[in-house]
Amino acid sequence: MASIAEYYAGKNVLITGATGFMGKVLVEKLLRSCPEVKALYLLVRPKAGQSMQQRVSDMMTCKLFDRVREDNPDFHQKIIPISSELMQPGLAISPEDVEKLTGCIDVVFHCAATIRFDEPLKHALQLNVIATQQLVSLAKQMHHLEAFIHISTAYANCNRKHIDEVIYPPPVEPKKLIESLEWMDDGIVRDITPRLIGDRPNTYTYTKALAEFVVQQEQDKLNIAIIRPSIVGASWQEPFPGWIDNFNGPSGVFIAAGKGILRTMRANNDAVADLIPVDMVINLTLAAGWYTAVHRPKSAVVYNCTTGGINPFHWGEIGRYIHHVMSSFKRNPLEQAFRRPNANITSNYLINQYWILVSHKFPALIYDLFLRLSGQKPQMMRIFNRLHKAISLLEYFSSQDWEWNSENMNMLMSQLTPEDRKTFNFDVRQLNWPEYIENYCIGTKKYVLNEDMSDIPAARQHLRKLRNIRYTFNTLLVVFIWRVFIARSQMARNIWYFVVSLCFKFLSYFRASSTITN
Ligand SMILES: CCCCC/C=C\C/C=C\CCCCCCCC(=O)SCCNC(=O)CCNC(=O)[C@H](O)C(C)(C)COP(=O)(O)OP(=O)(O)OC[C@H]1O[C@@H](n2cnc3c(N)ncnc32)[C@H](O)[C@@H]1OP(=O)(O)O
Ligand SMILES: NC(=O)C1=CN([C@@H]2O[C@H](COP(=O)(O)OP(=O)(O)OC[C@H]3O[C@@H](n4cnc5c(N)ncnc54)[C@H](OP(=O)(O)O)[C@@H]3O)[C@@H](O)[C@H]2O)C=CC1
Repeated sequence: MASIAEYYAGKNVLITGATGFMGKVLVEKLLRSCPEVKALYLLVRPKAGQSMQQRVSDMMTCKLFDRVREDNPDFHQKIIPISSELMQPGLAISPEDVEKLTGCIDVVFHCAATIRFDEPLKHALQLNVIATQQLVSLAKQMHHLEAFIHISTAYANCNRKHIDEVIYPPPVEPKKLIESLEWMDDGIVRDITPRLIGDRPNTYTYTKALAEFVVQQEQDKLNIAIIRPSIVGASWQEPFPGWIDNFNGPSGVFIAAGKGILRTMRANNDAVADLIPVDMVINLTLAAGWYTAVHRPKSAVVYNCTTGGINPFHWGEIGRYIHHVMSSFKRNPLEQAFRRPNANITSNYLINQYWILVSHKFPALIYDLFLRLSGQKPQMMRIFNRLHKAISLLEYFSSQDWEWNSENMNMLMSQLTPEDRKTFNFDVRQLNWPEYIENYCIGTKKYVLNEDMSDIPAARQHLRKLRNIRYTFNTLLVVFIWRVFIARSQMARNIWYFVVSLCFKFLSYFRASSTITN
């Protein structure tokens, strides 16, 4: 049987969402580890005043592609951008491009989606469900298609506690929902959204569940695999440890903690923090593409791409490693930190609220007061309000526990040759969590914030300055409180005199004993 790289040799691959976090890693890995792949057709839209060609060229110059560039400086010749806006009818692909794609594509990877937790339902439905439906229709017209790989999320069925590798009945028939939302204005849809999504926390997980069903409906006509990653984090090893390019999920949390802004977060200590590195997800995705095309399973195969059942890492452990994370940020500080990094995880709502008040709101108020007094615009309270909104959306995932069955992931691994198991490694048992988290933190600094590692001494100096400010502030606060007490209470004065005389006696005793020994 062909190895994975042998299988992709000479193949034309279509990728949606290639400019996104996972899509980029998929493109890079395909080019690097399957160098004989014929061409990658990327469905890309123009955005922010940039044409799709410009966007793809920019993407290929980014650091992520350094290793591919080293191996093959002409790799860009294999990349063929196709203009497409997935929110438009027919995905806004020109008839010539449709003809080209239906004539040559062998494998489709569908990564595009809106992953925002606060996306209005109509928008999420349009992109995550209707666009998926349209892509499936296009795929059915492809003459040589061997595999259709759909990227879903392990949380598509987060209303269940135990999640098997099956496609569950959808919360509503997607066709009916699409038809009914068509005539409703945005206000009505916003009002009925909570009723519709029911026991799911957001429109993202709801529409991803519908998308799975839409894909499954075509399992008789297409060879389908559905990949369900949990919380996708920075890369473990490839192309560099710690590669990450966004603020989603844990990345924003780590950055906010590293900047000393986030000091407290609520999580269930005993629950699994189901993080999975992006390179492992992509390795599994490529392996699933190969398996689907070679074995052509009769029905869609679902891969729960998670770590919890195999190499669990708990929120409580993050709580313990947090010192590791924080000391990593103290060794490699982020620039312009607001305070020294020192975050805590608690499962207790009231304790969390207390720390939010003391460690978030109070310092923000003081800093904004300082900004106002120095003639600047206050900004810290606004930043904290945004942070609290983001954290409140993430807390659903950090305060509960799920159990995913990942037998298909194990089955797939057992099908790989020893060589492929190394090149397309998704053996999550090999993850060393403290080391991974440390590289993740450094990755946020290097690749998300684009901070220069040579500026670390200045950042450390800044942290020392913050420490001195804190010591001075705390001392002044204690003296102030004590002065208030001393002025008002005879008992406080008595305690004060008692402590001072005790200190004095100790000093005299030590001086006397050191004179005797000399
Ligand atoms: C104390 C340490 C503890 C460690 C704890 C670790 C982990 C965290 C806990 C839980 C993680 C659970 C995650 C569950 C994932 C479920 C799995 C999935 O299937 S999918 C993908 C996950 N999706 C997301 O993560 C998206 C979530 N984000 C959103 O929905 C939105 O971003 C938002 C939270 C609603 C905020 O929206 P808002 O409009 O306010 O902001 P924008 O996102 O538009 O950003 C505006 C602007 O700001 C930049 N930004 C964002 N975050 C930060 C930040 N932390 N610091 C600095 N800047 C930030 C952002 O890039 C935008 O910039 P620009 O306008 O230039 O693009
Ligand atoms: N990140 C995570 O933690 C997890 C992600 N997933 C799934 O993985 C997949 C990829 O996620 P991720 O890479 O993180 O997401 P990103 O937000 O980083 O990328 C989304 C991609 O979709 C494209 N896209 C969005 N809207 C449109 C549109 N209207 N027309 C054309 N393209 C569009 C974006 O293009 P553009 O650059 O033009 O905006 C981008 O390339 C998703 O299906 C997601 O559900 C699953 C589990 C966890």
